[in-house]
Amino acid sequence: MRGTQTINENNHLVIGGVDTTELAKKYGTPLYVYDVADIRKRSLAFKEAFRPYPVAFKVAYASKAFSSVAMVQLAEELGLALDVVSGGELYTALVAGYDPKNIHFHGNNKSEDELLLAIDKKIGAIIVDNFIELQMVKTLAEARNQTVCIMLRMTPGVEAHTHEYIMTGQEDSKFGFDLMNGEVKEAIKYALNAPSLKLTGVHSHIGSQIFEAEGFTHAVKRIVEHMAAWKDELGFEPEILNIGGGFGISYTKKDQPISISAFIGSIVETIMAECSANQLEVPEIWIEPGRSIVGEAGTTLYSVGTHKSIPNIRKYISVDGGMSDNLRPALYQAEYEALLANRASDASEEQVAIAGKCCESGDILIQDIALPTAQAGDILAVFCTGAYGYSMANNYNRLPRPAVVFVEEGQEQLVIKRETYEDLLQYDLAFQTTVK
Ligand SMILES: Cc1ncc(COP(=O)(O)O)c(C=O)c1O
Ligand SMILES: N[C@@H](CCCC[NH3+])C(=O)O
Repeated sequence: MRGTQTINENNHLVIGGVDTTELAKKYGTPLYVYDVADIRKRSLAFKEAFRPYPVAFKVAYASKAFSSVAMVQLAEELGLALDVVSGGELYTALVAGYDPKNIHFHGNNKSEDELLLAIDKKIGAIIVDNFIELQMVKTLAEARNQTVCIMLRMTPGVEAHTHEYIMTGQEDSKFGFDLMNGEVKEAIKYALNAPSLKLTGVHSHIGSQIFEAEGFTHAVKRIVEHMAAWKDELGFEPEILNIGGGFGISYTKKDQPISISAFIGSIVETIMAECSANQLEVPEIWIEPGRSIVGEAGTTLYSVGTHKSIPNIRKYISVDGGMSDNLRPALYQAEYEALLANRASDASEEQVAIAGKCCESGDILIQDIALPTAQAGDILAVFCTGAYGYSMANNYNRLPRPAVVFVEEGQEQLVIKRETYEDLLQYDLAFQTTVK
């Protein structure tokens, strides 16, 4: 059991003090349920992990993991800064009333419109990814007679040990200025010569779902070495060193990430030691966790429908969602754990595969899981779907996106409504034939 999950006297899974079978009845399935207390606990854990050290720090929630008005408002209540990666995420944050000063904007191909929105709203920092963007931000800032705070995204040439699709720190990456070949130094020179740009720091994000601190500390060592050279050669010392997100979580028992405090402890101690060895001031340290804030807090409830047994091969149990609400198994062969929420402590009786309802053989949510014999109408709870679940949900096969409910201390609140068939058609226009 994760977070506040328990099993009640009716043998039902309870999250945040709320019976999940009642949630399924009231809001329908599939349904994403977020355990708000777990989000609070993890956000606090990141901040507490910095406290033993004499360093300034900022914990930003990477809203790509799960962006919604309510989630952004919760992040603000928790004192988290906010990382956005598109005009849409920025707009969500602004509509949520989030303080623009604490927003920073990522992305390898920001459009002029997106940059203008960020500049007009005077957000905290634009994390500039490449020379074309650097020039664009300079031109836009000059045209508005504004000074814009920027940071530079670097690829430090470090390979994080994770799925290749979610590695970002290696040399062969679409993101950022290359640290090792001198591109970062060129970008710093450019920014220092542009009065409309205030270069506050540098940024590196080596990848996602990482279990060990080693990749981070390796990157930090390389970056601080370069910081010493920038100080000597350019007189530039970053005020901020942002080392990104990527802290892994436990989707299944096989995933054993080190603790939040162990991650932060290793990173901060390495930054302090390397800065001291290079006679540098320790910069303000920023991190950007997404998955590790919301991932384990999310559970998806599905209704069981049909099943198919293939003797000596496999039994498929089909549910009423799939790759439309959780793309991760199809995209990264991601693995999940689950139980029947209406028979939560019943013993397992068979090995089955959990299939989604999309018209794809690859739409398998779980390849192999032991469950009690599931019947149509049972509620399947798939755990750890809080990050990159709703945010990567789609309308494949014209399936409406599910609703999202927050639960805490016995209370529930609907924070995203379920899409309707009418919603699916809201942008459709009728065909006008040209045949007379
Ligand atoms: C720049 C940046 N920061 C933060 C994150 C958040 O990563 P995670 O959800 O793994 O913590 C990502 C996504 O990988 C990212 O690209
Ligand atoms: N969406 C991915 C991770 C990418 C993170 C964003 N850079 C996942 O579900 O694991």
